[in-house]
Amino acid sequence: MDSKVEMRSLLQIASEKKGLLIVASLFSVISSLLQIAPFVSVYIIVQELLQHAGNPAGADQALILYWGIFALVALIGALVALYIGGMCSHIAAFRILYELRVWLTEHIAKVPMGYHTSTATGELKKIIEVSVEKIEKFIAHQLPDIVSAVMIPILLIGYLFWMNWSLALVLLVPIGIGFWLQSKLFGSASGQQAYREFQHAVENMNATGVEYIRGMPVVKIFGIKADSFLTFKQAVVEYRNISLRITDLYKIPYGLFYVIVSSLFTFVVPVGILLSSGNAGSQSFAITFLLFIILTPSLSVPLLKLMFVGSGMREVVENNKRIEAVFAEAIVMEPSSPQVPTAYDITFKNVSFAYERTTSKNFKPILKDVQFMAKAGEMTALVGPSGGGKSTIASLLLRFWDVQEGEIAIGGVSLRDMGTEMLMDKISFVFQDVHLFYDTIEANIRMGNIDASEAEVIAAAKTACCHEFITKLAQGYATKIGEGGTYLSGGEAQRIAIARALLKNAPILVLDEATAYADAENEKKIQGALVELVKGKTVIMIAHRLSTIRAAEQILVVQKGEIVERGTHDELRALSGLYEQMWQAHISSASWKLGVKESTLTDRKKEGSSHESLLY
Ligand SMILES: Nc1ncnc2c1ncn2[C@@H]1O[C@H](COP(=O)(O)OP(=O)(O)OP(=O)(O)O)[C@@H](O)[C@H]1O
Repeated sequence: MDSKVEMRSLLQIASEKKGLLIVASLFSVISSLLQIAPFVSVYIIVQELLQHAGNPAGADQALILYWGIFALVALIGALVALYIGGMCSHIAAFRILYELRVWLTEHIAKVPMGYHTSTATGELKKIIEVSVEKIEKFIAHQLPDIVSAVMIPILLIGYLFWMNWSLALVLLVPIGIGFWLQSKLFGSASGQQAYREFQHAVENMNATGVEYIRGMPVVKIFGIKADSFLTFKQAVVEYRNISLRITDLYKIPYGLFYVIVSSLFTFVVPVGILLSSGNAGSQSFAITFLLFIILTPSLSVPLLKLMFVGSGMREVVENNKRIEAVFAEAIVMEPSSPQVPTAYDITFKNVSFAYERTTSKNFKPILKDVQFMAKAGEMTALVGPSGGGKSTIASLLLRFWDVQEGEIAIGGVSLRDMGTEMLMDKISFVFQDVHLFYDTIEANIRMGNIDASEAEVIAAAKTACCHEFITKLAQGYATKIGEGGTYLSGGEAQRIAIARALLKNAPILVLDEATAYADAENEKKIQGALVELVKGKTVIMIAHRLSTIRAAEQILVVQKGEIVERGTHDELRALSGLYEQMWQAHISSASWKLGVKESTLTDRKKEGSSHESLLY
């Protein structure tokens, strides 16, 4: 995206509130003009006094009083206009700010859910907060400033040309040099590159700084010296180097611009003196010369503003680029009339998938031609070596990503034709990393079904074996989770998530390592809760502990993105392949626990199962 396109989209945002911004800019110009008006008053008063220099008492008192009052009124008017202009630009800016944040959050809600797992939450938060805030700064302050900084010099120079064109021509020389320096400063490729590098260095320093602070426990435990935390140190050094380079690059053009534009006056004086020798004795030239001396300092102020607008604008362009990048993220296509599945069997038909786009250099297919059917009301388990693609299969069923090849359907209806809302209505999921919101325990469970009664929430909590620990908390179900509230263990959080899923009572259930955090005691409780949860549902279950999925009607062994074996536990064992190897490994790792008799999901589902089910 080149910078012209970036600015166009920025101005497009601003044009949404065109009316208010025009009024703001207009008042900004009026205010600037009124601020100059007292100089005109002074000029006229001085003119009157000079004309009566020999006899000051002969000066027109009424005229002097009139222009004195005019100057006062103009100053008050300038403040009022500044206030009105500022109000208009701020109202426009905050409305745009609001709308931009709403658009952004709406757009973020429509992108594939997988985007949120691969994009740092901090990065998104920064875009929604900081980048949007910079746009506000641009619209509320810089846009009216640009208008007045451009209009005032044009009007003033026009007026001065009208008064004396040859003297006014002198002013164009330093102004021209000033603008040339401006374009050298901010417009050159090396200047822009340096600014980008500076931005990057700031971000890098922030990111590595946060990482350094977050990693402090590791630094302390392993006795790593701060000096050896190289990445952060390098980021700080890089920041220092680029800051020095920018200072070096900008010092001459910046200094010269500042000096030249602030001293327009010094260009006018010698030329004025030179011209006055040709107009010897001309009182009118002397008065005009005086006007130039009075007015030229007023020209410097808006011109200097333009310099800061230039640097501020670069900042806004960079932030706008980030906002645009979020908007450029493709959204999940939703059907115009979502189809409702009437059955809940799940089919994966020739599904191939890669996280990166096929055009990307890092393209790495994760799933290759995956094909299976999970029958309604049955449990299909996904097992296999780490990194094989089990969680990816579950994420695709939840439409965290859209498949690149093949199709996923529920009851014969493709996920794409069902729409996300309908899909979410039909699926519950419990993951290893449970996300609980900064809210009460009750609200967290109720998310499964916001219309549920209190009794239903408690019933779900009881079935999920969390009622007991909740009631032991000082505020029971009203206890807040997280900062300022209570912290739950991994196992407790998982049981809350199960209660939430129970309350939702969706026909399809996805469980990804739902018992991962549980110790022996909790595992038993969670298994008990799961028995209730899975009843009559189509279940896709991922588990590393093979004992938990022994009773599954179908077990799929996933390795390197492919289903390499499929069948029931007994069928797979009989194959003597990968599953059998995994099972043997599982038994030997569990055998040291012999004697710890725990009931598992398997035991509850299959009464009288073989002794191996008791091994775990
Ligand atoms: N968001 C992502 N972006 C890019 N690659 C990813 C992403 N998530 C997973 N992967 C890659 O996809 C592959 C399969 O990962 P997946 O999590 O599906 O495996 P898994 O079988 O569930 O592993 P585990 O048993 O360890 O949880 C891995 O190589 C992983 O690095």
